[in-house]
Amino acid sequence: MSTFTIGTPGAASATKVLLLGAGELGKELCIELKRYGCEVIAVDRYPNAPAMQVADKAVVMSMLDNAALRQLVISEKPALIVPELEAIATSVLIELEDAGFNVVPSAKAVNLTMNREGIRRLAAEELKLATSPYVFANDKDSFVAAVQQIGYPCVVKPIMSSSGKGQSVLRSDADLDGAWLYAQEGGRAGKGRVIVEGFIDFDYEITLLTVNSLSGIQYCAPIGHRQEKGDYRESWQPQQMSEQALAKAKHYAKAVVEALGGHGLFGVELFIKGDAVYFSEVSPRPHDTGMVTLISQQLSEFALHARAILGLPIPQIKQYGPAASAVLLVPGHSADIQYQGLADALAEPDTELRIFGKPEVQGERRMGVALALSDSVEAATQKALNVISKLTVTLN
Ligand SMILES: Nc1ncnc2c1ncn2[C@@H]1O[C@H](COP(=O)(O)OP(=O)(O)OP(=O)(O)O)[C@@H](O)[C@H]1O
Ligand SMILES: NCC(=O)N[C@@H]1O[C@H](COP(=O)([O-])[O-])[C@@H](O)[C@H]1O
Ligand SMILES: [Mg+2]
Repeated sequence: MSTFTIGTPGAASATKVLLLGAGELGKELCIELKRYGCEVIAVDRYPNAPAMQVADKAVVMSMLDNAALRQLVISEKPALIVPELEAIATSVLIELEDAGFNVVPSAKAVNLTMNREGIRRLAAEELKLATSPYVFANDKDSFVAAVQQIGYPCVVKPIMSSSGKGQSVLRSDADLDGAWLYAQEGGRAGKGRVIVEGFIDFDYEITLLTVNSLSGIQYCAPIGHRQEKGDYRESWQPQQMSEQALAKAKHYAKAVVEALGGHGLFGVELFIKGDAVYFSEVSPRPHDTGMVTLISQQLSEFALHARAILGLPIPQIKQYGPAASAVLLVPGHSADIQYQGLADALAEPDTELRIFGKPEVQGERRMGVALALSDSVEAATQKALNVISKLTVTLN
């Protein structure tokens, strides 16, 4: 992609960005794009989504609706179409890219990664990267056969899901029925296909943020994270790694990013055991665990994505030392949520807080994130957790 001129928001010359998904990641990306003078149209399935609160314009619609998505793109004619989540009618994006629209980072990348099967076959079968052993299954019988083939413990996931939805670990035959039912409920497209993966008993897992821009391929310092029920709780940077494991991780990330194509920032998820590296999956966009870069780098993952997709150079990525993020998870039911204790929470130096402004909670939802810098990643993680612990959330 060549560098292009920035126009004036609202005028004929506007550099329009269509942001497909308007959650917390989109909100920070939108802010970065606005800083460069873009006009941002934020789209999501519900009104008043976080990025809509900072965008020029909001559109509420199902992004899984082929006709509606095509219609929106044709009427808005954005310079860039920027997916922020996976639940998108990606076949339409391929069609639109063929018609000359610019899909970030590429329609191929978005299409292959929205479905676990696409990216797994690319990584394991084409690129020959090490992954967990895996088998796909369409129905209960083939699921049971797949589990038998992989053996216990194993992990089942709907092929189309994210943030751990529908995912569970199976340890014995007693888990079969529950895991199958949960996977059928948690999949984005309703009932359907699952992946059964062998459980990797890793020492630690990382997200290697990898950015492909005018300046070539660059890596952020590795981000370690802790997951619970398939969703992240804390992340830290830099994760200590052996030189060998880091070199292999970069090699894997480069192979995947080059195969997917296009400019942008990618979150490459890897499991590490000793010096062995296993590819897990990749987001062709900023990653939730990468929110730590809001405090740990001079260019956050959002700023890096913005630069890459606008065709701007990235001469340097500066890392500020041990840093961490901890999520604010809110359980309950409410469409009017209040946050108290911020003054106390932010009393320590080198702490930050982002409240996403999501309009409601139904069950449990990530509503904010605390950020901290310290002398070690352990101390930074504790500091970020302390910020969270000082907050009181009231559901009116
Ligand atoms: N095969 C595996 N072996 C061991 N742990 C696993 C395996 N697959 C997943 N996990 C654990 O579950 C977490 C979530 O898995 P995965 O990233 O595939 O789910 P996801 O729904 O795509 O989540 P997200 O959208 O947040 O990235 C991983 O980060 C890891 O901690
Ligand atoms: N792991 C993917 C991820 O973190 N995605 C982020 O969460 C939002 C959805 O949140 P919600 O489920 O609370 O609406 C998405 O829009 C994106 O910002
Ligand atoms: Mg993941």
